[in-house]
Amino acid sequence: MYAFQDHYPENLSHCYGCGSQNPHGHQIKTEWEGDETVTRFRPEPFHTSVPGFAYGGLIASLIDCHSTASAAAAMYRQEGRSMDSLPAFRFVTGSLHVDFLKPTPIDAELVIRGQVKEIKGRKVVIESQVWARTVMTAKGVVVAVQMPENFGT
Ligand SMILES: CCCCCCCC/C=C\CCCCCCCC(=O)SCCNC(=O)CCNC(=O)[C@H](O)C(C)(C)COP(=O)(O)OP(=O)(O)OC[C@H]1O[C@@H](n2cnc3c(N)ncnc32)[C@H](O)[C@@H]1OP(=O)(O)O
Repeated sequence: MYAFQDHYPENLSHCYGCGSQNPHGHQIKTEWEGDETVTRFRPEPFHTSVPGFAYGGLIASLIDCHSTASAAAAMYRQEGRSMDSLPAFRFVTGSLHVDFLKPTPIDAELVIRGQVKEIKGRKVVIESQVWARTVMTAKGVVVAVQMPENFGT
């Protein structure tokens, strides 16, 4: 699988949620399945909240990085360009909203599915759902904004 995150340049691959160069992070991988974006993640025992269940911050960070990657992919797709082409689209999180619907089991693969709800100017809105087996345990909305040139200054 060649994921959206595999197109991030090495100097921007240290993110805790999605950076392939961060050995302590989740290193999530996201791809298209039709018009949806999909990430699969297997929680580890150290992601526990209540014994048997996953920590909410883990769920939120999965939705976060799934969505910023989805935003970039959506922008490229709208322009009919490959994710390797320039200029690059890089997105950061403007807002992250998560609803925790059910406890998320720690011993199941989690599947995060995202839909592109809006693309307007530098902003992309992504809605996502987290599934554990047949249960939707959380859903989220992210407003992703194209990283400004002067980010961090
Ligand atoms: C520190 C990490 C850096 C990573 C750099 C990575 C580069 C990407 C490369 C590879 C990916 C790897 C990394 C993925 C990252 C994973 C996810 C994270 O954890 S990111 C970290 C957390 N987020 C921030 O630290 C953002 C801090 N905030 C800001 O820098 C600004 O506030 C920013 C860029 C979000 C917006 O500021 P404006 O001045 O550029 O843009 P304006 O003009 O205000 O807004 C543009 C549109 O976005 C909406 N918008 C902005 N903020 C919003 C918000 N909070 N809620 C709703 N809408 C918002 C606005 O309403 C506007 O929409 P209308 O055009 O009016 O429709």
